[in-house]
Amino acid sequence: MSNRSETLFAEANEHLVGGVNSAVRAFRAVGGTPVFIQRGEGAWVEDVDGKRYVDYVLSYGPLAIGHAHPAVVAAIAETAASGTSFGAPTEKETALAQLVKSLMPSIERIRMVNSGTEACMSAVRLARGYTGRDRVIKFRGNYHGHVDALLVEAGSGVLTLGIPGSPGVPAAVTETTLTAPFNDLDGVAALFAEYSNDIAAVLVEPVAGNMNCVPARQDFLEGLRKLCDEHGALLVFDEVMSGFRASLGGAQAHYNVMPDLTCLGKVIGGGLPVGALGGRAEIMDYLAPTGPVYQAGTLSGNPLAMASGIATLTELAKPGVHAAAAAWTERLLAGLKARADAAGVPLLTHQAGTMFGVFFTDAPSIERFEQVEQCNAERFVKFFHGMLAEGVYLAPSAFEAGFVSTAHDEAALAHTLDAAERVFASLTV
Ligand SMILES: Cc1ncc(COP(=O)(O)O)c(C=O)c1O
Ligand SMILES: NCC(=O)CCC(=O)O
Repeated sequence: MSNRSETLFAEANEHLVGGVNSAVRAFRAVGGTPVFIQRGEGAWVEDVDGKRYVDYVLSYGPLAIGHAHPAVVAAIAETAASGTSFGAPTEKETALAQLVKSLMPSIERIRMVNSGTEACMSAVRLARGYTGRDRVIKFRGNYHGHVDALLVEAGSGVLTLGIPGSPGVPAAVTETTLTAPFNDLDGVAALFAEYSNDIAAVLVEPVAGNMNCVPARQDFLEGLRKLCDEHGALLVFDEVMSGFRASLGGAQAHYNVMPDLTCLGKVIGGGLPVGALGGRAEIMDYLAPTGPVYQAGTLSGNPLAMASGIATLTELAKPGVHAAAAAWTERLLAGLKARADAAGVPLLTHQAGTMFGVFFTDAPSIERFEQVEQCNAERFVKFFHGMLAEGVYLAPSAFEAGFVSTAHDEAALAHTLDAAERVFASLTV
């Protein structure tokens, strides 16, 4: 453990709530002190004591082409030299929108925002405004940012920290939020049967990445599409995490199931604060100024963020680039599995392109949130700290997905698998 991190964390705690600016960064579920990072390059980060780690957090997903990619750094620097924000349209907003549309088949029109949370918040408002209905369905263990109405049985830090809902969210605000089990179509059908004419939208993470990593079943997403069509509700894919990761065209391209609206974030900004809401023109045009549903933002479409997103997606969309990172992810998981087997540690792995999950379980498959909760939490904590000591940086929670970038190479793979071999062998719980 880094001594400087401990000193800096003690100081941070006097000024920042819990020493962090996002609840998931605290090591509450695993114990110990968060590592303070001073720089990143490619697949690696370096802490304030100069210790290096292969990074599988990648800022919780955005860095699809690795830390400080030269194209991203140059694009940001070049753009900043001409001013950082104007509150007026710039060409880069259209350029990023065109790039996203070329990759994501269901998107005809886009609104840029500043975070995934904003994208999901606006998606709910738009769906309600467009349909004239109030209720939304979300899934247990899915996380859509810290949107009041969606902080119900949520994943990510809400799950890690054991917060059942959140104080400060009035019951009236969540009264119209219905929840169903993930990957269980019958549960959704039952809600439609009960509330048929009042369901505005079904929001789903098509690859759930906030309860570890659990891809939706193909028939589940197809069934949601059908139910939404039958009942006049909008299908909203929250691809904040799966976008440009589950496949280059996101989960929608991978499953070939088209949502009405898509929430984006993370990779679309390449490490700068961006989110976006996109979808069918007829629905999107219901947003102000063309439509009556209000939405705005001082820094939305910010030039630096657009430049970073354009550089990232341009690199990622080059032929074979995403596929190579996905193939690397497959080798990582096969390598981890082989080493766990050799050490007699029951391990299950999931992959969706460049997203992955590892589960300490002897269950043959995991599709539901309840099954994720039953995994060996104690073993995860030992694994996490063992890997951290070995120079492999994973998210400090068994409920977070892992991420790979195009910069993860042979050296990073060898370092990770050698570390895992030693850590698996040392697991006594
Ligand atoms: C699927 C999903 N939706 C929404 C969000 C919220 O995004 P942000 O943290 O950028 O507000 C996240 C991550 O935080 C996410 O993983
Ligand atoms: N699964 C967690 C996230 O995706 C976001 C991280 C954060 O809220 O800081």
